[in-house]
Amino acid sequence: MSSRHISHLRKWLWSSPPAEWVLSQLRELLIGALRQGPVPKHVAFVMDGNRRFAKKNRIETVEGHNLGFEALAKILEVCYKSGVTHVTIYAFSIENFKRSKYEVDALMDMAKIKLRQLVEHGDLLDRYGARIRILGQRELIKPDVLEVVDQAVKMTSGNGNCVLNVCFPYTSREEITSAIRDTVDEFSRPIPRDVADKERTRPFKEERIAHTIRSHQFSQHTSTDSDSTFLHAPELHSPSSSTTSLSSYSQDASEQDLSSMSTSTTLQPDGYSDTTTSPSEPTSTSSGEKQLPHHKNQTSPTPASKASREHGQVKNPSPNSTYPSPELITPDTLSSHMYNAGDPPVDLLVRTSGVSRLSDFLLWQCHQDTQIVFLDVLWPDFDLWSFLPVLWEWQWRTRKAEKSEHD
Ligand SMILES: CC(C)=CCC/C(C)=C/CC/C(C)=C/COP(=O)(O)OP(=O)(O)O
Repeated sequence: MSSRHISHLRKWLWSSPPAEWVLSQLRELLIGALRQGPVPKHVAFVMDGNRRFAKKNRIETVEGHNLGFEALAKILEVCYKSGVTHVTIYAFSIENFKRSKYEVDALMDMAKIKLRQLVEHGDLLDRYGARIRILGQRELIKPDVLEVVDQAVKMTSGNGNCVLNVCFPYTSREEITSAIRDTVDEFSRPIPRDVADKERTRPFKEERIAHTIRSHQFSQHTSTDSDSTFLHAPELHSPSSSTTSLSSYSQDASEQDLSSMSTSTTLQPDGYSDTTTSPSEPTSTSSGEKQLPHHKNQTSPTPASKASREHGQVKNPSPNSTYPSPELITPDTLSSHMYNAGDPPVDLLVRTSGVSRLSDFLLWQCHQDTQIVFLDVLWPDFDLWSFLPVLWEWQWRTRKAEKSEHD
């Protein structure tokens, strides 16, 4: 008997009703056992290898993507059943627009059909109380697809426990750029006089305390770590030195320090600091490349940032306006402007198909504890049996880390 016959026979045996029953019991048992241990709250997937799967199995590329969606539905079930609350999937990268029009159109049509499927007969999302969120650049989505996307988001918005983040069309660099843009916008908005006065007279301010601690820790670190090379880099300043320089820009250094705000003496009416290059002049990057300062025609502004711009222009502030100090910008500030603001940190990121790259996916969200796993399986073949070892390893590593923290 040839190996092809053996493989067919094995497939037939596994899909027979008794084998299916045994398998489903085993599946429940294993998932139940998994739930007993620590479970990642947030799992992300780069669903790679649909086209290679199609080629390998001599089927249409689109059919490869369809089978990829089937695999996704099964994996979502495993995730939510095991106790994962947030799943983020890379459904369409901005880079994917470079594919043939035929494939891009097919992927967009598939998104439409599958999103409808997920929410309409989608007891999957209802069963686990999962809501869909779309992370990415809406303005790149065609109106007919956008309509379905918005409908899917709306129809599931009442679900509470779990989240399915569909990155579509997405790249991390765009996300980070838009978060920085929104942060700059937020910090370029004058604080109303009465709020500023109230802030100034408040005896204890969390941001100020946090900032003082940060400055203190950093200056301690730099003074003890005298061998560290960055100490000798003249262009780098510790937060304490940058506080000094910021204070020196303001009208009243002690007031700056006390209020954690900067005054408009440093800001031109167009919102630019007078210590920086004029906004009309292009700035130079370290590579010497000229860059125009950001103004208009940029994508994904938040409602707040939209409100503060009129026809792409920054509103003129009044001459004595007060601004929040840029010193108050922390990693949390940027996180609060990311597309997935408020989500728990990504605990586990899985990429299939044997490719070991992040491909501009969740670069900000991957932190020191994110476990990144590259698997040698094509996405349509990815199932519980390939995912379980990953989850077990995650549990093992997490327990080990928790134990060493306690010791
Ligand atoms: C709800 C919703 C919209 C679901 C999306 C479903 C889904 C599976 C999308 C994946 C699309 C994609 C570009 C996969 C990467 O494989 P590839 O085409 O890059 O394959 P290759 O690596 O073999 O070339």
